[in-house]
Amino acid sequence: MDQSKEQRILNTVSYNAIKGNPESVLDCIDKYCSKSEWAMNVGDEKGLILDKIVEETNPSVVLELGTYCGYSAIRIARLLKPKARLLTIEFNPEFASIAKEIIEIAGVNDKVTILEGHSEDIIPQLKKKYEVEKLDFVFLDHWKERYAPDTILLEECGLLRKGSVLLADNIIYPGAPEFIKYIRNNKHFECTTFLSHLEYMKVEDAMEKAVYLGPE
Ligand SMILES: Oc1cc(-c2ccc(F)cc2)cc2cccnc12
Ligand SMILES: [Mg+2]
Repeated sequence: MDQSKEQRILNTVSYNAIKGNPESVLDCIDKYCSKSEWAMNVGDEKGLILDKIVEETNPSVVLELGTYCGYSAIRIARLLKPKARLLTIEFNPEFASIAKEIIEIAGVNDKVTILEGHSEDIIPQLKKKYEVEKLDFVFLDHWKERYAPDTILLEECGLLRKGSVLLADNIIYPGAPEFIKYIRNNKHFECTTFLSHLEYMKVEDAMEKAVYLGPE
């Protein structure tokens, strides 16, 4: 049976990247996806915005929604302080398995836990089953119609604290209109938009940063 695009991305990383070197894995994926096959990694341009916000936040506990091949998990994990950890949720089992291998090649697997399943099922388990108290940083990069309901679910599960940072990819392309409507007119969030481009393309895209101000 033909290999999937994601398997071909793993092959190129496994063959070309320097083991244990996260930057080398990121560069390898960016080169392949800009030259050979487009794929929905956050990419190098929006990746720099992600880097800056992670560094400013310096989070201890990070949740990512949408692992895909692990590109943004590696991007985030490489910046985390020693005891910090990243939990990343992926519902596609093939993506989860490929991401696991790519994250191991990057050498950040000790900081990253991949949780296979649907975000709406796993988020309510984070406190008891995964010993999460509060989330310092959440990267939303899964299906766009889940951004708003999952944000509400995070609030309802008491996983956000004053200052928790949400960062959402693709709010222009493919777009997340319900999320933007929910988050921008919401007195519990302070929002900032970071204009950029769709990964590996000249198409406009943006990321939305929303800082949680507390339940009052
Ligand atoms: O960054 C992303 C990009 C796209 C995307 C798909 C088809 C296009 F023609 C353009 C963009 C989908 C995503 C789905 C989930 C998380 N991120 C995505
Ligand atoms: Mg995306």
